[in-house]
Amino acid sequence: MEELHLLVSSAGGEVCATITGSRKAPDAKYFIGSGKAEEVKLEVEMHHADMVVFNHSLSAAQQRNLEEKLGVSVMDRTGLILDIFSQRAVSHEGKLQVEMAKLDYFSSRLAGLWTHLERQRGGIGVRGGMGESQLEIDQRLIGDRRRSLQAALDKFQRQSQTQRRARTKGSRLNIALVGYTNAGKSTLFNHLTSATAYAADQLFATLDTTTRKVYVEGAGQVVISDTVGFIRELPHQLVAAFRATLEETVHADVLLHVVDAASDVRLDQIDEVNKVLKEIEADNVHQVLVWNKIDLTAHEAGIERDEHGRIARIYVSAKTGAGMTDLREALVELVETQTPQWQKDKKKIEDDWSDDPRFRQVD
Ligand SMILES: Nc1nc2c(ncn2[C@@H]2O[C@H](COP(=O)(O)OP(=O)(O)OP(=O)(O)O)[C@@H](O)[C@H]2O)c(=O)[nH]1
Ligand SMILES: [Mg+2]
Repeated sequence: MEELHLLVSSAGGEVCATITGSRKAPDAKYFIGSGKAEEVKLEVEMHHADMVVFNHSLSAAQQRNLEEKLGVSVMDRTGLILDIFSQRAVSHEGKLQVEMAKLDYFSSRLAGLWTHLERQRGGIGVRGGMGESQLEIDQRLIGDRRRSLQAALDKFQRQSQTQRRARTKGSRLNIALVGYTNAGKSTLFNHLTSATAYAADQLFATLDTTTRKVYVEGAGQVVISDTVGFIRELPHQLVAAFRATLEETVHADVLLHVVDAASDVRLDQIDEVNKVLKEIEADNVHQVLVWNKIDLTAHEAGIERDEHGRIARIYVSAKTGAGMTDLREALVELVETQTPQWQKDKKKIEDDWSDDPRFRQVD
């Protein structure tokens, strides 16, 4: 039985009603049953709403049928997430990735849209004699744009691969902060690196990966990356488009999986993050859970270990700074236990050489 959530929103963008329900299986025509559709229609009319947002993915046909039935525009969860991503994209690469994802999303809806229009017009003479139908023209234009976007993205990917290769060839442990959106990754990143990555109480505040070298007392330098947050049912178009950005995660030596300890659904969020990690083939990277926002819970700061004595969880508050000493201690231990042997060997050689006054290492 699936929970349904719909928001009916007005012109000001405020939510005037939230409708929930549950169904065994989605209805082919409206996603919701026709009785439920009537109920939504009443709410829309009562509140003079302009839009209905579904917290689910809708097929192109369902979206269209609903718009016809309700007389207002209908947005689904994927469309909404794509919209937020478009607003947040800052870097050139981020913008290209979002455009690519949107193109894939809308082109899948285009075919249905045109057959629908043709059906409305009776479909007579639309294709005959015109050479190329509007649908074919649109599909060709989308294909062209897709190819040029892909070429630009491939170029970015080659560049970041080169940069990453330079980094991973180094003797430093690569740590990536991953986690559900709004868990506090950027706040934690700023704490650890004294950087000023954008942190805000909004979904997908971060879209671009930021990487910094950090000196940790007792461990030396490590490389830390702040990454895009994950969300339940992350549209597959976005996972595909953001593959390059997400690769930072795949190539890390250690993942600090940041969890919003104050969230009621934290365990589900952990599962969702692990699902995406599996999808991008990063589920084999050593992972440590960082329970953040303990200032809002009854948790004490500190390190929790598993039955083998390995670090399982670290309780912190990136806001108050509680547990940050524990986190730094954990980093020292992770550097000792997780640094691949070849990196250790390389570092030893570098250190031996740097002792020699003739070979002062410049960084
Ligand atoms: N109370 C409390 N709030 C926190 C803590 N850490 C972060 N926050 C708040 O949580 C919100 C989200 O923080 P971000 O650091 O932007 O979260 P993020 O994981 O980077 O989010 P995305 O980039 O969207 O994936 C902000 O309003 C932070 O101020 C904490 O330890 N305690
Ligand atoms: Mg962030």
